[in-house]
Amino acid sequence: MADEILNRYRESIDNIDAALIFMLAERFKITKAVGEHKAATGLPPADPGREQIQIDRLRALAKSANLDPDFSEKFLRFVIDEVIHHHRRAGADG
Ligand SMILES: O=C(O)C(=O)C[C@]1(C(=O)O)C=C[C@@H](O)C=C1
Repeated sequence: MADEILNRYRESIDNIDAALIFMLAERFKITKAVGEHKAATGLPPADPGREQIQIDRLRALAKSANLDPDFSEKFLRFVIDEVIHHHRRAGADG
């Protein structure tokens, strides 16, 4: 038997997952431009000082949103590490 309640929840989950994908795509679009700029101007791929500011900010936002700050930090770390990997490739290619 179809579980209408579960189906409704899953519709919302699917919408949220789609929004996350679109937002990540926009983020990677802009970080691609950042990587090209860094490669062109000789800036290093990673900026640990900037990362710390981002982590502190997202941890505070996560707390106020009732989201686990450790999870938010792990998520940001995962995304930033991928960006740095792209930056390194852009530098090596350029
Ligand atoms: O702001 C930068 O300098 C970036 O390259 C972007 C970004 C990020 O994805 O937010 C990635 C790498 C840096 O270490 C810091 C931040």
